Amino acid sequence: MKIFKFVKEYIFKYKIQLFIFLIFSIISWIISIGLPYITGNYIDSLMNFQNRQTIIDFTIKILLMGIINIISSFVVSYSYVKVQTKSAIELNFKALEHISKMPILYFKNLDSAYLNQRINSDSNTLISFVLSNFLDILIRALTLIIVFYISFKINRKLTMILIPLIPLYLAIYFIFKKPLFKSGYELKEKQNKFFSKMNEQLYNINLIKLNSTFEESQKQLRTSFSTMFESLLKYTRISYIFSSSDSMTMIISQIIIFFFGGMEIINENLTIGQFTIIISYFSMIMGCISYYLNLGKSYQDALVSYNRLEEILNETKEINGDKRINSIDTIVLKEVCFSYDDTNNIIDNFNYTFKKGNIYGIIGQNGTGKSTFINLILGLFNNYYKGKIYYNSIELKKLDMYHIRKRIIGISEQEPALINDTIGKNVTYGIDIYNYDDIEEVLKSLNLDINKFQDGLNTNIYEAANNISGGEKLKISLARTFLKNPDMIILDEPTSALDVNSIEKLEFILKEIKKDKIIIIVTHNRDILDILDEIIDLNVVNSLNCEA
Ligand SMILES: Nc1ncnc2c1ncn2[C@@H]1O[C@H](COP(=O)(O)OP(=O)(O)OP(=O)(O)O)[C@@H](O)[C@H]1O
Repeated sequence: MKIFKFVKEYIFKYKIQLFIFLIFSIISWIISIGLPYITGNYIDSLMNFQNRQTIIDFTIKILLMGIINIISSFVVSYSYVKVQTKSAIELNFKALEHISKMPILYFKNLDSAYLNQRINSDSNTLISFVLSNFLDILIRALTLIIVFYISFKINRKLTMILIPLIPLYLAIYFIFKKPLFKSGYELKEKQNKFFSKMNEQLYNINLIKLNSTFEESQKQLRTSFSTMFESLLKYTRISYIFSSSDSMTMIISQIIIFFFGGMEIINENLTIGQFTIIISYFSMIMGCISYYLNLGKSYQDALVSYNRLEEILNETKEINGDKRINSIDTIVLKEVCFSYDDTNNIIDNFNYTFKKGNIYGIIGQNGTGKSTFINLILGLFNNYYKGKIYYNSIELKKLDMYHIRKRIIGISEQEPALINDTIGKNVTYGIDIYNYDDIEEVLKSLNLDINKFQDGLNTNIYEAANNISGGEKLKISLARTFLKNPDMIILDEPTSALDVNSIEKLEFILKEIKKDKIIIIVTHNRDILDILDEIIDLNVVNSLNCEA
């Protein structure tokens, strides 16, 4: 029931398709129940009075039922695919959206390919399970009641003999419940990890080529495959034993029906037509029992997927308030402490005030916490820091930083991330209002002539931006920041990949625009120190706090 509750909001979004799916499934079901009954009666009437009209009537009925069945089966499959695909993708997107709003440190410990695989397969398993079963459970129960009733009416003795097979099914299910769940969970995890390893091979292709680590990476892949394969075999073994219990139940029932049914015909308690009805109905009954038996197995599969999705959706989101501001005049830090592991403070009791109109430099040796500091004031570590951070006297945790980062903060990262799209789309990424002519201008001011690219702004940047240089990549990211014209600009190592000429141009731009902005630059480059109004040396800050 909890699975159904969880999934219903996604499935019920497509009410009309769902309705069509239900109606036509019911039509197919009615035909499947009616057909053996009509056929059995036809056999008996042929045996009793050989009438030509009976043959014509029966043929027409069968033809009509066949046509209706073909049409409804098509509609059922078509509407099923529609609802299934759309609902699964909705669930998939919801999980991804939730993840994107979880604290950034959650991602640092996770492998994105693994996570994607996991969410995708779990969403599909769950939606398919509910869609294929929520009507089927009812229909099969109804089938059991109706066909049992008719069989009972036809031959009470034969029907009663078959009833004890039901508790047998229940016993089998309860025995296999736990092992199936456990091995199913294990297999899914291992599969996702294996696919993520495969993905890593292509993602790190440069690294592998440059270091010629083909053998090592193949070895890693094979090890990951072996663990996945072991889990697969274990799951198959348990599944097989479980399914063969199903076949055993089928064989037992057939033995019973042929033996006792034959006896009843000999004793003239059953006609041939009735016998065919009971055989068909009984195979339906067994189909239902086998369905419920397998439902136990697919329920355990779905439960695994449900638990794994819940695990993600129950993870705490990052703290993000609802207050919005339209400009940033000051950022004040009071006794701010931050640590990745609760023991060693990377930022320790830090006090500082940033004001509009200044360029600030953050310097310090590798690992002193420069990038950490930037993430902290951007609100990415809201769940973890101690002390107070204020934007214009409003506490950071109360601010809608999603809105503020989108509208009035521009960031250029140390290793800029670009999207697989054109240069133009990369420069304007995330910016709602801009002037198209300005794109070229901004790039030019950073010493990047767009005409050197064959298709200008429409030139595609391929995965991992391999068709442009590191410096050009950085300039695209800087251009994006300047085009946005934000209130606060943060540049993490903006000069690391720039030539001397380009650094001068960058310095020029920064001096020109600093009047109504807070600009913070993380740098190791001594040359750029000239344009800084204030310097925060994290080596000194940390050592002062340590001494205190
Ligand atoms: N997600 C993380 N989990 C644990 N420790 C981390 C994490 N990210 C960074 N650190 C540690 O925090 C310290 C500061 O890292 P940070 O990246 O802020 O340094 P940095 O001054 O920007 O370095 P660099 O000059 O090399 O870019 C480092 O010792 C680093 O190992």
